[in-house]
Amino acid sequence: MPFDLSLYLITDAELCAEFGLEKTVEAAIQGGITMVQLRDKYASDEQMIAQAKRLKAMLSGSGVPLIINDRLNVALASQADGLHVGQSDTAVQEARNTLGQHAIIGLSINTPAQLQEAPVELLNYVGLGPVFATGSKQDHAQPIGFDGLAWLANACQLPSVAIGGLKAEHMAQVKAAGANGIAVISAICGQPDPRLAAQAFFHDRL
Ligand SMILES: Cc1ncc(COP(=O)(O)OP(=O)(O)O)c(N)n1
Ligand SMILES: Cc1nc(C(=O)O)sc1CCOP(=O)(O)O
Ligand SMILES: [Mg+2]
Repeated sequence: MPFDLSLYLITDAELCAEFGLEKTVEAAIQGGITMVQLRDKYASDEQMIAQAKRLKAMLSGSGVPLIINDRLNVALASQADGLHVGQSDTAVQEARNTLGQHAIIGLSINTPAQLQEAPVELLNYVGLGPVFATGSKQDHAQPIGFDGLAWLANACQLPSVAIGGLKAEHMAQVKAAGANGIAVISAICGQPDPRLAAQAFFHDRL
């Protein structure tokens, strides 16, 4: 499936609880998000597979791919479009072997050494960050700032998405640093109007 990293929504069930996770994603699609990642550190595999299947049905025909965070078995069982893994998660080789050549596979990168060691031939994109410290990921690595982002994005042969503490006002700086887009949780999840929150990232287009 073709993909566009411009505005990549990562879900957080707790933050979305008031508005509802599916309603948040639906509204964010109307607001222009281009990718969705289902991320849930607390759900059982069964719960996550059921949630992924509901999202996959909802996204059908939208052109927005569904990526699963961490769990290869969930990605496989739900027929999601891809998987995002971090440095300590399932190996990229195993993910590619299991999901096949058409799956969208992303890897988190925080340092030049991680980029150098990344199996680029097996990957579709990289997530670069955190740009800033964030409360959305308790065990996040050292923030890299826009200078670190620019270094990694320019050294990288793959499409890249910046992540970590980013808001709509950072879109221009992220693009100027050379990344293809922004990945966010709290700038959309838990916002009173997720559609408007997503639209705000594209105010330059208006
Ligand atoms: C697009 C994107 N980039 C980075 C991450 C972080 O992945 P990881 O380091 O595995 O951390 P967790 O999300 O699993 O806590 C991501 N999920 N998505
Ligand atoms: C899931 C995640 N990964 C990160 C990384 O640096 O790899 S930062 C992060 C949380 C992003 O949430 P928010 O947009 O609310 O800051
Ligand atoms: Mg992970």
